[in-house]
Amino acid sequence: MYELAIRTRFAAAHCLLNYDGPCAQLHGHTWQVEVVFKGHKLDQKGMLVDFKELKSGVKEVIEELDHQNLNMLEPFKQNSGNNPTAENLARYIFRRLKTKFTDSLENAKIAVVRVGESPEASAAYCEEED
Ligand SMILES: Nc1nc2c(c(=O)[nH]1)N=C([C@H](O)[C@H](O)COP(=O)(O)OP(=O)(O)OP(=O)(O)O)CN2
Ligand SMILES: [Zn+2]
Repeated sequence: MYELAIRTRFAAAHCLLNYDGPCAQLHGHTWQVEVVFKGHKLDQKGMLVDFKELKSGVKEVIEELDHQNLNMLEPFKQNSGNNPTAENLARYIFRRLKTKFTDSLENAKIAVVRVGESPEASAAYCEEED
């Protein structure tokens, strides 16, 4: 089994609803994102998938979050029931990327997305194997 990881970051503001503490106020993070892909079979170039292809797909999704107030975005609006926590962001990014890469990746699939608010605190999302 091979594993590839793409790491990136974005800047965005958020506040946590139903939260007792300073994070209930609007504040910002440089969110750190790691996307892990897994697969068994290398192509003729000796690659699972070209990093270039993975980076470009990840970039498209992350750009939509960059320099936004996450609470104003559809998936995290107040009536969505999804606070923009690291956990919910990890799940959102995972599902967007799973859809995006479904048809284009032959030998690999998305395995886990990890989102950190800082180097010390992060959350990861993955799904049961099919
Ligand atoms: N499980 C989670 N817990 C918390 C999340 C989260 O997404 N998932 N988010 C927050 C807040 O966003 C907050 O901004 C982060 O708080 P904290 O870890 O306390 O970070 P600080 O930099 O403010 O804290 P220090 O005390 O200086 O380390 C809270 N919890
Ligand atoms: Zn925060």
